[in-house]
Amino acid sequence: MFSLMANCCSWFKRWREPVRKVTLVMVGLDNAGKTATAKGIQGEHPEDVAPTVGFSKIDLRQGKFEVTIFDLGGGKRIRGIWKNYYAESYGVIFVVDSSDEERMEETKETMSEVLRHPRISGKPVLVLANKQDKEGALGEADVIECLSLEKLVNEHKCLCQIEPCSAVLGYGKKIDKSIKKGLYWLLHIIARDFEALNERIQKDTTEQRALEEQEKRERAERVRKLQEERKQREEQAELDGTSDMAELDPEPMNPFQPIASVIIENEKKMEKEKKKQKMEKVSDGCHLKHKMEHEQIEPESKISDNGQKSNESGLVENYKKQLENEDETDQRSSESDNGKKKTKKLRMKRSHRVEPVNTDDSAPKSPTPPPPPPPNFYGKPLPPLAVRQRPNGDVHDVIS
Ligand SMILES: Nc1nc2c(ncn2[C@@H]2O[C@H](COP(=O)(O)OP(=O)(O)OP(=O)(O)O)[C@@H](O)[C@H]2O)c(=O)[nH]1
Ligand SMILES: [Mg+2]
Repeated sequence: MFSLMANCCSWFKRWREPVRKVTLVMVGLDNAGKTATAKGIQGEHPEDVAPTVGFSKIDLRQGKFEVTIFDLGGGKRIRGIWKNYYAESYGVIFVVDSSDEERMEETKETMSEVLRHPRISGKPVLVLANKQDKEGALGEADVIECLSLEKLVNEHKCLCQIEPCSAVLGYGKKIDKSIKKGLYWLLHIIARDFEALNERIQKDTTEQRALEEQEKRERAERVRKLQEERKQREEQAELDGTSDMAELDPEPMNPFQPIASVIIENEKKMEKEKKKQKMEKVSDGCHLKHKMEHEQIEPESKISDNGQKSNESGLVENYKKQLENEDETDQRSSESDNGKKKTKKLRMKRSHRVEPVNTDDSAPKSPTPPPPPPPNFYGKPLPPLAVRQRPNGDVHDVIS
């Protein structure tokens, strides 16, 4: 009867207790299983978790506690942000990968750094020796030994509990009982020392906020100063710029003189090159002349070989080439004599080719090539000549 009364009293006392907001920080090396554990506590499946960049936050209701857990990224580069969450934390959850013996020293150093921080020392610490489901995972005693846990917590006056667990075994109501037990223990300790802890946290957070504000102001001041300095430099540069111009005024052409001399030099060079090119042209012309003479012989022999076989298109092509050669020779006005010789020779070539229509000798003089003779005339006598001679003969007759 007495115990029933006592139970009722304690229940009534708890019921009357105000809702307490508690913040916890969850730390540990990367890949230890922090996010998996947090997810399991929250009632989510702990598999398929990605490394945390920064932090993730979970909120849960546990009895009279409204708990916020900051799951912080454990990567080496992210660990620097941990301290920003210490002031508002009532306790610490430190997750250890018990299967990773190689990183136990790193884990020990990291834990030591956390516990000796002035905003953590003296606060309760729950150590979760995670991944117990893995083969070869260190047991509770081994983890305590590897981390020198007793020494560490005694040094920093932290109440501590270690729970060997596995975050992937279950979640929500089926979460590993060790995790649940550990969380209850932590909240119980916090509840027991709540007033003292709360006072410290209020003080630490106020201080931290003041410090943050001061840092913010200092940053703003630094930025303002930098902007002012830059503005002054710009103004000074403007002033310097005008004074420089004033100094340059007496000899304004100075900076351009070298360019002008370069231009003059360039012009001289160009003139020299032009002269050189002219000389080369003369020598080229001589070469060309010789070349043409050689070329002249070659087509002749070709034509003589293929004379009977050449078709209409072949004749037109050759004629075009000849005209091109003529154009080239015309362009070289300095070699008028040579040009004459060439045209003469070219005409000879044409006369060879168009032998059947020899009467049309004036045609090559025209700028456009004459229509090629119809293929029917090849190898045939030229009866139209006889017909043309008749009128002439008639005229002679009349005169005579
Ligand atoms: N076998 C086994 N694997 C686990 C356990 N807990 C977590 N893991 C796996 O370990 C890997 C890392 O888990 P996380 O929860 O992301 O680790 P973390 O500590 O949050 O890592 P960071 O976010 O990088 O700091 C994941 O592949 C998890 O599935 C466990 O108890 N047992
Ligand atoms: Mg994580």
